Amino acid sequence: MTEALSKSLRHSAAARWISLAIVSFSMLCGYYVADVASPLKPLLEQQLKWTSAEYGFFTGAYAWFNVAMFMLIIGGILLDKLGARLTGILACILMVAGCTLKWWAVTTHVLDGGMFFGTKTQVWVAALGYAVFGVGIEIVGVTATKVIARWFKGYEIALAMGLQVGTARIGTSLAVGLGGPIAEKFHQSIGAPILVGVVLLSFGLVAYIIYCAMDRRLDETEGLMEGPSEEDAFRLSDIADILRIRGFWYVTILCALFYSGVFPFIKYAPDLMVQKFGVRENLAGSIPSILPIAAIPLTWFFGWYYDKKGKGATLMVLGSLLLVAVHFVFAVPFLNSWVVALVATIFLGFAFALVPSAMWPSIPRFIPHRQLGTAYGLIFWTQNLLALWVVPYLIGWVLDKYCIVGTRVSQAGTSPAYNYGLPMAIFTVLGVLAVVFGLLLKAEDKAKGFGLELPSRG
Ligand SMILES: N[C@@H](Cc1c[nH]cn1)C(=O)NCC(=O)O
Repeated sequence: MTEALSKSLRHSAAARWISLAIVSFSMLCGYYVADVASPLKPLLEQQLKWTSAEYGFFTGAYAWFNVAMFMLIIGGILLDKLGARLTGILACILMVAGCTLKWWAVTTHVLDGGMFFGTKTQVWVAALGYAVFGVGIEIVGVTATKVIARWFKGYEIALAMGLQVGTARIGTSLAVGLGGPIAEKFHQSIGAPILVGVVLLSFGLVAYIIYCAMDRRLDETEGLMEGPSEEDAFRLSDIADILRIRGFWYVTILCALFYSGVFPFIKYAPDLMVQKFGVRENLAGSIPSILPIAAIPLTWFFGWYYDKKGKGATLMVLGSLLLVAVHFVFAVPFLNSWVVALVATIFLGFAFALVPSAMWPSIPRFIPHRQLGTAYGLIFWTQNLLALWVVPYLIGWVLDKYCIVGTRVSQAGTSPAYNYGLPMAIFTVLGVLAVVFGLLLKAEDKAKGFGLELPSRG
């Protein structure tokens, strides 16, 4: 090994930050597609006659394969076994393929009039595309998190994870804020914003392939040319080891509950703005798009704060408390001015920064690196089950069953008028439960000494 090779590439600050930037860009493209349908809900109802339950069904499809076929857990194990290069590229390809299928489903007329098990065939095919995309983006998410944990071990790990999540949120904000205007620009075309997603994901794939060259170089400089060592190899008993850690359960349940109050909310927020706050349909996404925008610098800031000062468990409890307060405000019927919506959304941005910036860098504090892919896979699996499948579907079903209060007539056609009080009350209860599990995690950290309240070393 030459002198140059004996020094790990991760000790080069430039290499660390460049690898972070590339991986974060791939995530940004994925996050755009994950949420691009939310500002299109009224158009889907008006042009394609989707019901809210069908929209909820489609949205929940994101998690079908991840949860029911355990793709996330399998993906996490594959990551620990095959490494970040192969796993990441395969996952990026799945994202492109899934988004292309979704685009085809909402633009073709071949599926018109078809029904399957009481749901439009078009909804099924779009959902299938979204489900394939969901496998891809979740595995890319697990891969990116483990990649960052490796590059930044002993360095600014929480800041780096905060930067990655924050940058990815630019994608969410572009989707929610620009999805409607892009559709409008192309004569209310539902397909146009989704096609933009296909193009973005293709760039994301190219970016990840470029990252792979850096990852290979990192392996070389760490003497890992022949793959992971015996000691690093994943064993199935690792799953049992991880599940034996009570703190792991607390963080996993907190994650599922907290994100259940955020991700499904983003899917319905543009519609909430129209229905409760009287925002014009073509501007429906403008206030919700502030949520990820507010979260971006705040996630970076709280990541930096966690590295410097610690207090990770406290940050998670505070974020969950804010979630409760905001959803409570959204649930109160007479608080229906758009100014209230704007202020509450900014506070939700704080919550959406506090919890993720502390949660993701906390996992390597009590899980060894060789088990990280599996651990993140298990956490994301639980999060997908509740936050990306059950709760979005539940909210759509509740809206159709209990919340229709009339008919809305707009330029683009008619659609039901909804009272969002009950869905917002459900989100509030999820937030309360998140606070409980945040407090349990804080107590467990104190008892077991995970070090969640301490600053990063290095
Ligand atoms: N499940 C992942 C990725 C994701 C984003 N939107 C839908 N799925 C996740 O939660 N990543 C962490 C985050 O805070 O975004």
